[in-house]
Order: sequence, then structure tokens, then C-alpha cells
Amino acid sequence: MNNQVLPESEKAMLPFTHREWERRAREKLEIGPYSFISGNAGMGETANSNRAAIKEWKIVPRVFRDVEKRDLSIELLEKKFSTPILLAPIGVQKIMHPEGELASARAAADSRIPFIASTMSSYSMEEIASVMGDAPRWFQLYCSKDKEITKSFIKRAERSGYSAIVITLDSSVMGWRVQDLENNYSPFRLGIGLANYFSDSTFCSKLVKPPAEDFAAAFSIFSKINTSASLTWEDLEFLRENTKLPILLKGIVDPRDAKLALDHGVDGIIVSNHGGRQLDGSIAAIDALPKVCYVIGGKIPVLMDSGIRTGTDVIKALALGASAVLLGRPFAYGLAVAGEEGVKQVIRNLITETEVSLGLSGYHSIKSLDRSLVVK
Ligand SMILES: Cc1cc2nc3c(=O)[nH]c(=O)nc-3n(C[C@H](O)[C@H](O)[C@H](O)COP(=O)(O)O)c2cc1C
Ligand SMILES: O=C(O)C(=O)c1ccccc1
Repeated sequence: MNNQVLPESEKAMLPFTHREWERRAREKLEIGPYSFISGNAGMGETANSNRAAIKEWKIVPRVFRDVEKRDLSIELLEKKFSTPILLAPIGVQKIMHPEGELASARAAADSRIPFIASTMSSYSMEEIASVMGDAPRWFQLYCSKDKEITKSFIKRAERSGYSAIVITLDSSVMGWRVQDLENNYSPFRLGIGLANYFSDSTFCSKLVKPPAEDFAAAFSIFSKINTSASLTWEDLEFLRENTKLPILLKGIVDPRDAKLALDHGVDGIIVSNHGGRQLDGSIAAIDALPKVCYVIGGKIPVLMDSGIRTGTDVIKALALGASAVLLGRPFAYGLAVAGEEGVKQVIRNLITETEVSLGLSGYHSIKSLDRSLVVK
């Protein structure tokens, strides 16, 4: 089903609130996929903290400051973007909707919001690129234990028009996800999320038969060379040598790691705790942001995700020093509920609410936002 042709009556009925998108997604999906998306690590304490901490920050709006024209544009890695919002890398999107990443990538392209394709996508990075025209896209890399595969992924991303590499560092091993254990649910076992591997000539050269002919053998090799847990700062050198694209590190919350990232010459960092899906009990992302921004001192962009739900959340993160934010689960629910049109609607609503909130805060541009806008 192509959701571009969603009837007008149904479009009008699409939700406005995160809660309602989530409720509708829950209605639509089986328990396994729904819980995989909504689920968190452990007791969900970090996921709760992400929201609680954002709520604790309060906006102190200014008045009489001419907010007739409101400009959401930003500059990031020497490129101009019309909003400070990107779609976070989310793997296995076919569990949300049959069109998976193709639908969300088209929706992102429609608003010129950068789409970050996950290593664990259910369509290959080339297939995703092919529906995006020249719209901005980045590639998120989980480094394989096999360096040749990592190299191959980077080259493929370069060739298919991805303009930055995001290296996720908070997932050396999968978090303790009780819901998935209880449901005995794993998208991989269903063969979802392996498209980049199964379409990779370096990976396939290790197989006797193509993945389509012997899934079990291909899956077994994938399981052996999947994400590496032995990476250290030294490995950045290998990555740096293998691409001229900007490199961003995702999953940094300690200012010492931010400083190390800066010293190692990365091009940006993403403050994130993976939405609370990895280490339960870890610090709320928005609480980690100010100190990280302080040590970075504006030298490279600091992006942030984990808990962003509304336009006011976006404004708070930017006031606390983020250059841009990544939208995670909200668009995943949009995709589950109404495919491409759902993601478009989630993006449009978030952009509009951000713009309204910027004006009501007494600021006319993202550039003019400053730390004094928020207090605890
Ligand atoms: C279903 C799902 C899959 C995800 N897959 C990836 C992934 O493949 N790579 C990655 O770096 N982060 C992944 N993330 C984390 C997101 O990029 C982002 O950090 C997180 O969703 C932010 O939290 P929030 O959704 O609560 O705002 C995933 C998150 C979800 C919900
Ligand atoms: O579930 C996640 O958070 C995640 O990062 C992931 C990793 C591999 C496949 C799908 C999702």
C-alpha cells in the first residue's frame, strides 16, 4: 500500500499528540513489533528520566521582540537546513510498515529533513537513497567485527550520496530488553534488518550460497561478525582513514568523552542514551547536554536525541546548546500508523509547533536562541 494515496478523510483523522500516535500504533501492530519499538532497557528508568528531565526545564519567554518572521534554519557541517530536526537512525522499519525506510525516507526528503539510515535497515542503503533524489541523508554505522565489511559499508554510503557517517557507540552489546525476551521477539530472526549485509559483496563472499538460498547460514555468519564490542578510540583512526565524509559520534553523555571526541578530530557528536534502550539508569540526555556543550565550546556541532516529542522540547534542547535534534520514536509511530503520510504528518506538526514555540518564546531565529531562555 502506498500511503501517499491515503484518503483525505483519513489524513484529517491522523493524530496530533505523541500519546495518540503511540496508541494507534499499538492498535495496529502485533505485540512483538510494538513492544520492540516502544520498549526500553531494564525498568525503563532512563527512558522515564529523559522525559522527566525535559519537563523540569522551563521556558522563560521574552516579550515585545518582533517575532513576525520566524526562521528555523540552521547551518550544520557547512550545509544549510531549513529546520534543526533530523530523523534518528532507526533500524528494522519494516516491522512498522511494509514500506519501512522507503516511506520514512520519502517523508524526510519531502521536508528536506536529513534522514539517517541505520546499518540495520530493512532496505539497503542504495534502495533508500534511490527514493530520496538529492535530499540530504546520513549513514549510521554499527562497526562490524570484520573491518572489510565496515569499509565496504562506508564506501557504499559514499557512492550512494550519504553525506555524513554517524558512528553509534552506546550499543556495544544489545541492552537488557525484558519485553523482547518475554515476547521471544527478534526482528533479525525473522530476517528483518539485514538488508545492508545481505546486499554486500564483501559479506556475501563469505557465504557458500546467497542469503536467499540459505538464510540460516547467512544469519549465522552475520551473528558472528555483527557489532564489535572491542572498539576503542584508536579505531577512529581506521574510520578516519577510510572516508572523507564528516564523522559524528552518537551516544556520548560524559563530557570527558566529548573532549576525547574533539581531540580525535571528529566532526560532530550526538548526545544520546539511545532513548533509554541501552543502559538503564544512565543519565537523561538533556541533563548531559549542557556540560558536553561546555567542553565542546562551539568547535563542532553537538546534536541531541532521546525523549524529544514536541516543539517545546526542540526549543529547550537548542537553548541548552544543541545544534539540532534527532526525532526517534515519534516518527516510528507515524510510520506504523500511516506509512509515508504518517511520517510526513509527524514531521509537519513538529516543525510547526517548533516555529510557534520559537515565536512565543520571544525569539525570531534558532541562531538567536540562548541559554537564558530556560531554567530548572
Ligand atoms: C525501534 C528502534 C530502533 C533503533 N535503531 C537504531 C539503530 O539502528 N541505530 C542507532 O544508532 N540508534 C537506533 N535507535 C535509537 C535512535 O536513533 C534514538 O537514539 C532514540 O530513538 C531516541 O530516543 P526516543 O525515540 O525516545 O526519542 C533505535 C531506536 C528505536 C526506537
Ligand atoms: O533497538 C535498537 O535500539 C537498536 O539500536 C537496533 C539495533 C539493531 C537492530 C534494530 C534496532
